[in-house]
Amino acid sequence: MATTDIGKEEKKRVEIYDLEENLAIDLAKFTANLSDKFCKERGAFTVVVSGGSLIKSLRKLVESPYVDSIDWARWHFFWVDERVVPKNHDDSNYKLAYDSFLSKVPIPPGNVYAINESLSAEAAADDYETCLKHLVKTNILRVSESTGFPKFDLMLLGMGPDGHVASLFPGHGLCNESKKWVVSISDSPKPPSERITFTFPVINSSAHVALVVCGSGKAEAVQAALKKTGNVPPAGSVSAEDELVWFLDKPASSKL
Ligand SMILES: O=C(O)[C@H](O)[C@@H](O)[C@H](O)[C@H](O)COP(=O)(O)O
Repeated sequence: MATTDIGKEEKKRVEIYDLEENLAIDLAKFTANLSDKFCKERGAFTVVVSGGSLIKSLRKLVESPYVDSIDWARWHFFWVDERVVPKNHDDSNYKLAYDSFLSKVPIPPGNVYAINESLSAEAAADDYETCLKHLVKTNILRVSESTGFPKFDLMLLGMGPDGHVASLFPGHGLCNESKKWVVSISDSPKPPSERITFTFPVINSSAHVALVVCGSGKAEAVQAALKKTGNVPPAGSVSAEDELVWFLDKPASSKL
């Protein structure tokens, strides 16, 4: 593994792995350490995941030693974006996370915050934002003192080959949303078109963010996001209040 300093901000670092297997092992250690810290400090750990290949990269967490040592009862589990499809649909990010992660760990079902997919995308986004506001009131979710947006303990994000994160796509007006916490999109260039997504102010108010990116097809977007070359894609706007870590495999880092 190589660590590269790619920014002026001390809290941002890039980890590059020869093998995706080693990336997955380190991602599990990173997540387990934060879980331990937040469960002890505040009795809860708020974790957000994206869809896509990120979920596969979390596979080591559901194996020994982590599966037995993590305090799963204190986890609160969210999605940074979700497709507005039934929960048993193959496009559902809930189904993806459930099949390979949630079904293997004892997170209380009441701590798993899936969207209400019986609503329209717009209503589902409002409903999810209301749910987050309730969790702020009950002190499960913190609020950033500097931005006033919710401050998740850990956000685990993937990135598309065009440099999108969550359902925030290059050139889309939603990338500039500055007030809402959760918004709907009905013209997602990546199918399915109807989705809900957290906004940048929410993503960037997180305590810790991991951006997990593998494969040569993403090397150019990684380069543009990190080196700020050409048209900087949405991934280049991701930040965190405490720590942002890019987890890259060799092919994804090949243009750095
Ligand atoms: O639901 C989604 O579509 C996502 O949350 C999306 O932001 C995803 O994380 C990236 O498109 C990367 O996906 P891959 O890792 O599968 O390329």
